[in-house]
Amino acid sequence: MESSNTSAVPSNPTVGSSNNGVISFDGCDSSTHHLPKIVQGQCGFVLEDTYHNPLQDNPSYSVVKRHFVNEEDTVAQTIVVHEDSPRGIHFRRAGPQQRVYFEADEVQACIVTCGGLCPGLNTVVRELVCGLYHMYGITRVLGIEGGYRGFYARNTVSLTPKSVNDIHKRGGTVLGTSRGGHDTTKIVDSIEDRGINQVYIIGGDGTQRGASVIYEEVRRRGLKVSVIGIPKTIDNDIPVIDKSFGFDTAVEEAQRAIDAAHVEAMSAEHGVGVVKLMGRDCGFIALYATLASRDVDCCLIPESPFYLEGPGGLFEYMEKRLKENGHMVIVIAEGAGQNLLSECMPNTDARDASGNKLYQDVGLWISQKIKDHFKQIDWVINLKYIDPTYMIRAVPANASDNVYCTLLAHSAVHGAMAGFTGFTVGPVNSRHAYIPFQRITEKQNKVVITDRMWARLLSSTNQPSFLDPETIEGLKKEEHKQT
Ligand SMILES: Nc1ncnc2c1ncn2[C@@H]1O[C@H](COP(=O)(O)OP(=O)(O)O)[C@@H](O)[C@H]1O
Ligand SMILES: O=P(O)(O)OC[C@H]1O[C@](O)(COP(=O)(O)O)[C@@H](O)[C@@H]1O
Ligand SMILES: [Mg+2]
Repeated sequence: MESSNTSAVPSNPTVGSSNNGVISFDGCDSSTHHLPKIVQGQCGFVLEDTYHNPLQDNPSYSVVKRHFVNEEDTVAQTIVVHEDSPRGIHFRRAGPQQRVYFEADEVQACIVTCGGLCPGLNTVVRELVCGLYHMYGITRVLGIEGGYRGFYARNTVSLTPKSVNDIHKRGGTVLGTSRGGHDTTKIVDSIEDRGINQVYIIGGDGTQRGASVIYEEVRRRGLKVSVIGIPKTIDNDIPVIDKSFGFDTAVEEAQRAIDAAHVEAMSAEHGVGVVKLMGRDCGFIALYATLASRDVDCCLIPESPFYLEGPGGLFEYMEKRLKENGHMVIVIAEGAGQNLLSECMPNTDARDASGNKLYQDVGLWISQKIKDHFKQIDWVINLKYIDPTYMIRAVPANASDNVYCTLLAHSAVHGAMAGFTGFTVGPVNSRHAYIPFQRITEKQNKVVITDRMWARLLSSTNQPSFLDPETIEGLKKEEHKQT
């Protein structure tokens, strides 16, 4: 790739723009691909890929059939399309690029972890350090401690392949994490003062919004710094990517709690097991853990409203189920039924340091409601409430998440080395891609209850949908409009 511009700065790799001269996005056609390859992103940034990629001389990679991804390869966001529909949004394919922007000895990288814990954080840190070192010979990597505020309020730690060797076996993050404390000016001052030119930011939706603001400030100051987001979300609320690391581990751990609830419920007369799982605004963990377990009789998630009393309500279903089976298990996501809770509890509008709304404990609330109801109708029930949420978050990643973390970290390193910036890396339809921040931050991923997956769940638990036909029609129309 050539550049006509000598004052090179990293480019945004994947923005939906017709002026990048290489690939088309957002349905633009690709008729300009034969133009001179001056890579001009939407933001007017120019990539100058100055050096040859050392990966081609790396003995470990000598067997690889194709050393580099084709610069014109894209990953489609929507893969099932009607023949007449537009081409849709495409992202730049992640992977090693033929030419790189940085030479090894000029790189000063840093890594920060922000937001809530998630299994796999340490693996991503490890693989970033080892990937930078082993693939590109980069030895200067700093760990920023304690989340975003660590950029200006804490000392840094030096990370080497040796120091991170075993960390993937531990839960949590060796760097520490925090909520709040995002002071953009101080963060970018710190990046500038320390001579950092690659910033790897691991975190959830809030973190990616923070990363996007840092990227804007870096651009405004004209710094030659790559800002890369690595998506972390235990509850899978980040859009576009297939799923986040840690999600599989969380589902696996959630099943252990469901197993315990099932054993308790089965062993008692009219035993009821209630398990609360994470999922502030989306119920993916609850959905997948329920589907995987098959011991769950009812799964309640934020996306699907429910009610307790009257025909078609939860209590009616519970009575029927307890009569039939003698026991039952209910899984509830933390954000489910918050409308019902706010009816009977004062709405405090409490928020955490990052501005996320703090919800009341729906597990405790629903357990009490169930007990009250059965007392009223003179049924003896034995209810056990299990809240495994922090236990699920604190475990190390399982095998498949560990491998996934490695791919994510390596894709991030390849993108940064190529001089790309302002993107989050992640799998889109099973292919790793570079996704501009704004695509990740513009909306939240939710369980679509008009999709077949939710129907599968309803059919496996046999629970009521709690929806009347009119609401279902309305939801379908809404969904149709959005696609
Ligand atoms: N809109 C935003 N702009 C800048 N920083 C943000 C924004 N939202 C969140 N952050 C910062 O991102 C970090 C993590 O956010 P948080 O919501 O707690 O976790 P997560 O990234 O896991 O969703 C916090 O330090 C927070 O201050
Ligand atoms: O008590 P904390 O650490 O604020 O975390 C609680 C929250 O963290 C989460 O596990 C995940 O949130 P994030 O991934 O957005 O950080 C939520 O499900 C939960 O409400
Ligand atoms: Mg979040």
